[in-house]
Amino acid sequence: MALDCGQVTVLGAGSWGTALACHLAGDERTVKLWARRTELIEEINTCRENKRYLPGIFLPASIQVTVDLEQALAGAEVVVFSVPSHTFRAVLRKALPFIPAGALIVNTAKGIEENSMQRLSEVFISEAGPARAKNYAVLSGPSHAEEVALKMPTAVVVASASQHTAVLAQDLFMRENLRVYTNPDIIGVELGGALKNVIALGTGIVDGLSGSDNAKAALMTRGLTEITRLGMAMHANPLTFAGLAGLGDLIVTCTSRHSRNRRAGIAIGRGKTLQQALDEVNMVVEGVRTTRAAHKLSATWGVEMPITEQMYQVLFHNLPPRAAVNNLMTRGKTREVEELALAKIKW
Ligand SMILES: NC(=O)C1=CN([C@@H]2O[C@H](COP(=O)(O)OP(=O)(O)OC[C@H]3O[C@@H](n4cnc5c(N)ncnc54)[C@H](OP(=O)(O)O)[C@@H]3O)[C@@H](O)[C@H]2O)C=CC1
Ligand SMILES: O=C(CO)COP(=O)(O)O
Repeated sequence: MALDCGQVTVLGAGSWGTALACHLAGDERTVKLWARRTELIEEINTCRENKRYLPGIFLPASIQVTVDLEQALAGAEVVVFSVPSHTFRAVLRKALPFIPAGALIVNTAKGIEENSMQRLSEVFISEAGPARAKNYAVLSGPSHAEEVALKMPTAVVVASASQHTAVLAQDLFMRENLRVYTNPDIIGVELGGALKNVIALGTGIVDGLSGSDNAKAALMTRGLTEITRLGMAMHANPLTFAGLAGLGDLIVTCTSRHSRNRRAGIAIGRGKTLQQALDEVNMVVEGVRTTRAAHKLSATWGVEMPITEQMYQVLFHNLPPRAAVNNLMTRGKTREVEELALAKIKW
């Protein structure tokens, strides 16, 4: 059942912001979509289509588009952030003076701030203050904009420090085509959504190099292991990584033709430089910055993340992808689940 609320404002008119604005439109509510470029506003007003980011999808007239942040946020009961994670702090800072007190905030970006290594809920608290944390939720999970816009069946998860807020966000987004679960583990949900992009770049590289299904399955499985290991060190619930924000999103990002991270990886695997790969994809590839942040987090928390380490070397130190594969394959032997040793589970 959709939440009965008068106005939703979506900040960010890329693929995801546009798809979510379409998803939330109707139900006799106003949806305002904020974009930073006037040309995009003009295009949407003329054609009711966002040709660059979500071609072929009709934007209903009930979606009002604007470049004016104050106007976009006036009267908002819900504010959905759909800007790339590295721009979240700056956009939030500009938006905060205009966000009505008590508005529900739902962040849909997937990333970790590079310099501060903060998760986006931490960025939010550092800018908005701890009192507003109870109104903040993160929405994550396997959900490509192209499919949500076509109303294909999709399941996602919302996490919040407040159960009430999580349930409000669940009610807001829940539809026949979008099933929404709640999870109290905001740390795990944020880390899962961000870190899967590092692994998707890796499986894309394998696709570009050889297309080996065995290698991709190994990367996905061992990738999830190191994500979980970091998550546990950072006080996430390990079960979250077996859920939609962990395994679910990892599967979609590592296998889908829609995945920008995977597509960038394929280009690198075929011999393109990082910059050439990013230019080719021409949309946000969150995994690149997240690889740097994850590399720092693994050092900070003293957690071994061999795939992240190799991805870091490939992306930022010109390690040839084949050498990275070789480095991973020839590491010292180890047991599959190191944590079992900690739990004193013996043969
Ligand atoms: N696409 C998807 O299927 C999904 C995406 N996400 C997440 O949603 C977030 C947004 O991704 P997505 O919509 O795909 O990205 P896109 O690449 O499709 O679009 C990026 C959007 O962000 C805008 N933008 C870029 N820089 C800034 C800035 N400094 N200030 C304000 N706006 C800016 C761009 O505007 P301009 O055109 O002017 O550059 C564009 O509208 C990401 O964190 C992504 O991981 C989550 C789930 C699904
Ligand atoms: O997170 C996403 C889908 O859940 C979008 O990122 P990708 O486009 O890299 O898959």
